[in-house]
Amino acid sequence: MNQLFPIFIKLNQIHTLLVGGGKVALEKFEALASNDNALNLTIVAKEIIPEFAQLLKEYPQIDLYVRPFASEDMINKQLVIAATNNMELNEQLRNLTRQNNILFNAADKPELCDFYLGSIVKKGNLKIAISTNGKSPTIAKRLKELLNDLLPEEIDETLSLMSTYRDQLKGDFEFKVKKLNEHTKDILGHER
Ligand SMILES: C[C@@]1(CC(=O)O)c2cc3[nH]c(cc4nc(cc5[nH]c(cc(n2)[C@H]1CCC(=O)O)[C@@](C)(CC(=O)O)[C@@H]5CCC(=O)O)C(CC(=O)O)=C4CCC(=O)O)c(CCC(=O)O)c3CC(=O)O
Ligand SMILES: NC(=O)C1=CN([C@@H]2O[C@H](COP(=O)(O)OP(=O)(O)OC[C@H]3O[C@@H](n4cnc5c(N)ncnc54)[C@H](O)[C@@H]3O)[C@@H](O)[C@H]2O)C=CC1
Repeated sequence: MNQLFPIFIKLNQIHTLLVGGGKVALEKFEALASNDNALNLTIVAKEIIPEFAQLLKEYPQIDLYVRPFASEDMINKQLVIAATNNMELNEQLRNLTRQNNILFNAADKPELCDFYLGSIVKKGNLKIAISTNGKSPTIAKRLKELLNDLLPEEIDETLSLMSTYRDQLKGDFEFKVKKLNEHTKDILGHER
């Protein structure tokens, strides 16, 4: 059984710290920024690969510090993602985040993580996050590709139309739920 609880985070409201500037850090950065390019992020890395530094020029709001991590970097952060090649540093980050009540992810180190990144299907306003409970990120990636192909582009139009319909509905909560369920019965092809 998978006991992980998925939540959808507003990356422009919280402040995230990414430690590391290599290939894996770049992958994690792309995973974050592809959801919200206005994200609130600080990056600290002893060294950064040129393609990562180049990409960051497109994000003037992101702070990049090319130097070793210092414990002060944790101040005012709510989420920390580590993508370093240094296990001692990973352990230090794990301990500091715990002391400061900050959620922690270390790329490819499940035993240190409070949360995992998921594979993400995106169609306009629709977003589906996939977890395999850490069993196979590759299968998560393949499922994402499959769902991306299966879901019609028009699904976003349907969401917008439903949103307008929902705003127009007058009545109490129960009435609205009934109406919305009736209206979508055929779209989804089955009854609730
Ligand atoms: C637990 C977790 C923790 C975390 O990192 O958050 C974790 C852990 C590990 N990943 C490893 C390897 C790979 N990870 C990927 C890819 C992704 N990994 C992601 C998430 C997660 N990876 C979390 C669980 C998610 C879940 O529940 O499924 C995705 C979904 C999201 C993202 O990272 O943005 C992203 C797909 C993005 C997309 O949709 O494209 C690929 C494939 C590739 O890159 O093509 C490989 C190589 C092939 C393979 O091993 O499958 C290893 C072994 C390292 C080693 O062998 O040394 C570990 C460690 C371990 O398993 O012990
Ligand atoms: N590259 C890959 O495909 C895979 C990598 N991994 C693991 O992911 C981790 C990162 O991988 P890569 O990005 O390839 O490594 P990398 O060696 O390219 O990058 C590590 C980054 O950590 C930074 N760093 C090290 N000590 C630091 C400190 N004290 N303060 C701030 N920054 C510091 C370095 O400057 C560098 O930017 C490693 O643990 C690796 O074993 C796991 C699976 C696959």
